[in-house]
Amino acid sequence: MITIDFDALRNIGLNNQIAAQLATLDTAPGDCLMRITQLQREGLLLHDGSTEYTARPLPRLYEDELAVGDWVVARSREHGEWWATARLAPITEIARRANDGRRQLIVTNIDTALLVMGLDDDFNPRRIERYIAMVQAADIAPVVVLTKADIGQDTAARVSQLQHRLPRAIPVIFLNALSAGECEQLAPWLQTGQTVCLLGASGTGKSTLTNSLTLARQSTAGVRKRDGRGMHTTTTRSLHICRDGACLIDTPGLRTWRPDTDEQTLAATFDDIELHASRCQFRDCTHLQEPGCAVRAAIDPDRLANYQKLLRDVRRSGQTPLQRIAERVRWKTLERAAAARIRQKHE
Ligand SMILES: Nc1nc2c(ncn2[C@@H]2O[C@H](COP(=O)(O)OP(=O)(O)OP(=O)(O)O)[C@@H](O)[C@H]2O)c(=O)[nH]1
Ligand SMILES: [Zn+2]
Repeated sequence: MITIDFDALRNIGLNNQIAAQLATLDTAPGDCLMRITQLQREGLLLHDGSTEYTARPLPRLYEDELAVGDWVVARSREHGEWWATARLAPITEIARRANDGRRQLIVTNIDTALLVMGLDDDFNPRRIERYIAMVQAADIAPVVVLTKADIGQDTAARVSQLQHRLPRAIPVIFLNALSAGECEQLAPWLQTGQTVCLLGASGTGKSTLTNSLTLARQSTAGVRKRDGRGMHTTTTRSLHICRDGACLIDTPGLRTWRPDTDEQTLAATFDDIELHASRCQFRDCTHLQEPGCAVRAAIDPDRLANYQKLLRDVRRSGQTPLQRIAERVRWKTLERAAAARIRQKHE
C-alpha cells in the first residue's frame, strides 16, 4: 500500500485521474508518489509537493520513455537514494519529432497550454492556429495569451481580428505580462490541481508571465543537506507554483517546441472549415474559386489560406519529390485563378 499526502501533491498538480491509477500498481509500504521535475544524464529529480529529491529509475522503467511531468512511484533506499519503481500512465503528452523521425516526449500531464504571442511585430495568427491544432490534438486545452497589450500596435484591432477568426470556444486574453493584476484574467485556468505550460516564440513574454503568475520569485528557502545546493520550498527550476494554486511546468524542451502536425489533427482543429465545406455547391470544392462555396462565404480568408497551406505542408512531407512538384504546379494554377477572380470582382 502506498500512502499519499493528497493536499501536498495537489500543489504540484495531482488529480483524481492520476491518483486512481495507484490502486492498480504494485506498491510497498513507504512508497511515495512523486512527480518528475527534471531528467538528468544519470537520473531524475522528483518532487513530492514539498521537497525535491534525486532518484534513479529502475532499469525496466527505461523501456518507457520518461518525461518531465510524469508521475512515478518512488521507493526510498539506503543512503538517501530513491528509486523510481513505476510510471503512471500520463493523461496528456507533448512530443516532438526528432531529427531521425522518432517521437520524443517533452512533457506530460499538462491540462492547459497558454499560447503566448506578442501584440507587437510577433503577432501572427497563422502561428497561433498551428499551436492550437497541436495542443488540441493532445487533448490539452488552449488559451491564447496576447502579451504586450501596453506597447503593441493596433492592439484592439488585432485582438478582435483574432477573436473573430478563431472558433468561439477558444479563449483569447490580452494583457501586459508585466502587470500581475492584469494576469489575474488567467485565474480560471490556474486553480490548484491544474498543470499548465507556456508555449510561444522567443521574446513573447513567457518568463515575464511566469514571474507575474508565480508566488515567490524563486525564493531560496533552504539548503539541501546531501549536496548543499539551494532548494526551493515548492518552486524548482522547472516547476513553478502560481499564486492561484496551479503548477506551471517550464523545461528547455518546451521553450524550443515548434508544432509539427498531421492531416487528421488539422481537420479536427479547423472543423469550422470542414463543417461549411459540406454545404459547398461542389462536393470536391477546393474553396479557391468555385461558385457556391460556403467556406469562402463564412471563413476568414487568411484562416482558410493557412489551413490550406498547413495541409499542403503535411501532405508534402509524405510525398515523393515528383509528386511534390506536380502538387505545387496544381496549387499554383488554382491560386492564380482565384487571384484573378478576386481582381475581376474589384474591377
Ligand atoms: N511592455 C511589455 N513588455 C513585455 C511584455 N511581455 C514581455 N515583455 C518584455 O519582452 C521581453 C521578452 O520577454 P521574456 O519574458 O523574456 O520572453 P520569453 O518568451 O521568456 O523569451 P525566451 O526566454 O527567449 O523564450 C522582456 O524585455 C520583457 O520585459 C508585456 O506584456 N509588456
Ligand atoms: Zn467551398
